[in-house]
Amino acid sequence: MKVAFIGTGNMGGALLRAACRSVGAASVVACDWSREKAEALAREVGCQVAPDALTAAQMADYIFMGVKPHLVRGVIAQLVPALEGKVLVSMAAGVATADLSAAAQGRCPVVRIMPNTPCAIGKGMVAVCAGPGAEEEHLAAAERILSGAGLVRRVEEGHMDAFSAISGCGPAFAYQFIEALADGGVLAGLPREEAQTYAAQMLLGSAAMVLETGKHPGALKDAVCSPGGSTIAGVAALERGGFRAAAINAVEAAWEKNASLGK
Ligand SMILES: NC(=O)C1=CN([C@@H]2O[C@H](COP(=O)(O)OP(=O)(O)OC[C@H]3O[C@@H](n4cnc5c(N)ncnc54)[C@H](OP(=O)(O)O)[C@@H]3O)[C@@H](O)[C@H]2O)C=CC1
Ligand SMILES: O=C(O)[C@@H]1CCC=N1
Repeated sequence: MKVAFIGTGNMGGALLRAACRSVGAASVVACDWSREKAEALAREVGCQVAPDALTAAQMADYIFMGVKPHLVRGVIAQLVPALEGKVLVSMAAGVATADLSAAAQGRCPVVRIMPNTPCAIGKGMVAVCAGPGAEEEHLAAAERILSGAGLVRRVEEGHMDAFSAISGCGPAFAYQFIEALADGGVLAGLPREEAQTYAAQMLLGSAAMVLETGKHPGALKDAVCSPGGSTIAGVAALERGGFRAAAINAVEAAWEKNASLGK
């Protein structure tokens, strides 16, 4: 099975790295508008490079679209002569499978996914949803290609924009939190790099506790807060700063924006 990535920027490049781990670099083709970008990636991972999108599509069985949402339909339209017998996989935020399929003139099954940048190191989260023509075998093959990316879940299309807000956009929110915690550490006299490591490892461990214990985050939070102690002082400060409202608002804003990106 050959897999092509058309658009190997931040997200397409991250998923291409993951696919090289899952199916082997010899089965992977990179294609980008800026050829140097695809060639640099190919030198790093050992995959092939296609000179243009149509050639990439002709070379592959599974065609992953990594271009921006406002471009994806136009690029798919250029691939129509090569789509018979292939499967199209789009990572474009907010673009519905019906629109992707229409751009492909119904020539092939369509799968929509939503990855995140931690997929580059195998610690990502990916949603997969079936579009027109996609059968179980196509979804299973897409999941096999994505298995080197991290946790893969099937999500119904009506939930894709909300999923994207938490998981696709969320890494940026998490990095903001890590950066802010490190700023606090620097304020308290820690070297920047040390403070950043402490913050990132703390977040990694806390996330693993949620996933591995299955406990409610509120209960895990309570277990850190000693009565009259330092943690509850910090928790109260976060509440005074509107921390939880800010997080909810961030997801809501990203959800609404995702829905509009595909229009
Ligand atoms: N970034 C993220 O965290 C996530 C992004 N996504 C989705 O991934 C997609 C890509 O986003 P992102 O990686 O951030 O964007 P980038 O701009 O980093 O990457 C897009 C790449 O596609 C290239 N490109 C544009 N047109 C073509 C074409 N016709 N043929 C080949 N290559 C082309 C661009 O080249 P050039 O720069 O020269 O124009 C660029 O290198 C979007 O649809 C986005 O919604 C989904 C989840 C998370
Ligand atoms: O910011 C964006 O539009 C994309 C969608 C999900 C993550 N990044």
